[in-house]
This record gives sequence, structure tokens and C-alpha cells, in this order.
Amino acid sequence: MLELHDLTLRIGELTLVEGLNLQLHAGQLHVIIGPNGTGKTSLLRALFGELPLTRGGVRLHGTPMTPHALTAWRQGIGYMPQNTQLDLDLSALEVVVLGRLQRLSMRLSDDDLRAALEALQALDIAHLADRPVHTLSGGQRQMVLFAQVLLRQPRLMLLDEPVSALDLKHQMQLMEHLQAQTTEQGWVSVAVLHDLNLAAQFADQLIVLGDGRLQAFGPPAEVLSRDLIHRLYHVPVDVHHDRDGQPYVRTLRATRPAAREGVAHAVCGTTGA
Ligand SMILES: Nc1ncnc2c1ncn2[C@@H]1O[C@H](COP(=O)(O)OP(=O)(O)OP(=O)(O)O)[C@@H](O)[C@H]1O
Repeated sequence: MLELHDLTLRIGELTLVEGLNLQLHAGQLHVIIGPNGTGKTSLLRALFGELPLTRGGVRLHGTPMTPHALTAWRQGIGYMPQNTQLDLDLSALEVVVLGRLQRLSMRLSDDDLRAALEALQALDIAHLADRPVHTLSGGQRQMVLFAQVLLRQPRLMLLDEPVSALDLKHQMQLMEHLQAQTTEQGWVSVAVLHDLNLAAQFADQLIVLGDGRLQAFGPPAEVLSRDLIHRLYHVPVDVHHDRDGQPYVRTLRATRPAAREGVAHAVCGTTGA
């Protein structure tokens, strides 16, 4: 279990996150949603030990995060930050193997290489293995970095917008894999997503942040409501539910697309003339 107790983050006068109390369970996928600039990345960075806590504490399976033991703390974490820039002269396979960094001696073992290849295969990107990573597309880099964090065999998975550069097929592939492995391996998984429908589809629990504070926490079917979304994003939406009770969100336009209708009429008029 990952326990956050009164977690507060400040930089100078600016409060990024205020008084978070949460208990996140092993084997569950937790998805953080919330508007831009509301503290999601700061929270993940703090959980990775990259941003010092101003107040409060964090425990993973009973072990507290302490400033003097951050190297050991990070060894149990698969952290995928938002920025997937990779200006390295390494192949995709080599980047994935780096996920085993803490265990690598002077040379790679067959086991490390096999595990890296299997991770690439599981994500259907084995064909990228020998490509230099600086030549990969944004989405391909994102998949390679996901394969890298898988190889860490983490107890805690922290993923900051892991599908932001992915097409529909790869979004589903990554999320399906994350959810299956979270259950199977008993990880505590935390991912930031902006796509509310993807969040509703895959999250066991939603963590809703707004202005650095917890606005709601719980299963998507209980948490995602029209009022909450409107309050957070100031966008009109409808929230529907499918046959399994899973919510899905449809954004509503504030204005009718009158200009487009005008274009259609003009085109028809031209054709008819
Ligand atoms: N190192 C820093 N110094 C000063 N302000 C910072 C720093 N890091 C973050 N902030 C500010 O803290 C707030 C929260 O930022 P954060 O990146 O955590 O938001 P976010 O919810 O992840 O946003 P987004 O959805 O846009 O990625 C923002 O106002 C940001 O400008």
C-alpha cells in the first residue's frame, strides 16, 4: 500500500499540493485527472523523491520515504516522466535494458537481454529494437520508455501522461498492459491522464486534483459526474453510462457550427449552379 499523509508541496510562496491524505492499494491502477497546472506532475515528482515535501509523509508497504535514503526508495519505482526526449546514441533495446540499471554489472546478462526483448515484444514494438532512439517518433519513444519502466519490476509505478503521444491502438495497448501487469504483479500504479474516457475505462480509482487539492477519490462510476467535470474544467459535458455502468463523457460545444453549415450550403450552391 502507498500511504500519503498530509502531503504538502510548496515552492517559495506557491502551493503546488495541499494536505493530501490517500491510501493506494497494491494491484490497483489509480489515475490522476485534473486541469493543467493543478499539481499532478508535482505530486508524481514528490512520490519519486524528486521534489522535497514541505509537510507530511509517504510510506510504501510501511517503509517511509526519507531524504537520506532516496536511492533505495527509487529502486522500487518505475517512473516515466512527461518529457520523453531521448538524445542518446543508443538503440531502443539498449534503452530498455537500462531499466535494469541498478542490477547491471560490467556486462549484460542473457537474462537482462531476454527480458528487454520480451518487453518490446509484449508491446508489439520488437521491430524497433535496433533503431537508434534519437531517430524514433514521439509515440515510438513513449512506448520504448514504457518498456524500460516495465523492466524495473517496480513495486510502485508512476507514469506521467504515458499515452500523450500515442495513437488509439497504442494507447489501448499500453493501458491494457499496464492494467494487466498491475493486477498480476501487485504493483501500486499511478498514472496521470487527460483523457477522461480512457481514465474511466481503465482506472480502479480516480484521484481528482483541482488547485492542488483532492476534489474526489473513488471508482470512476462513483466519481465522474457532470457537475464535477464542469466545476473542474468549466466545459459543458454530458456523462452517460454504458451497460456495465461505466461512465463516458461527451463534451458539448458552446456554439453551433454555423460557419461549417454556411460552407456546405455554399458548396451545394456551387455544384447546383
Ligand atoms: N519548479 C517549479 N517552480 C515554480 N513553479 C512550479 C515548479 N514546478 C511546478 N510549478 C507550478 O506548479 C503548478 C503545478 O504544476 P504541475 O506541473 O504539477 O501541474 P500539472 O497538473 O502536472 O499540469 P499539466 O496538466 O499542465 O501537466 C503550476 O502552476 C506550475 O507552474
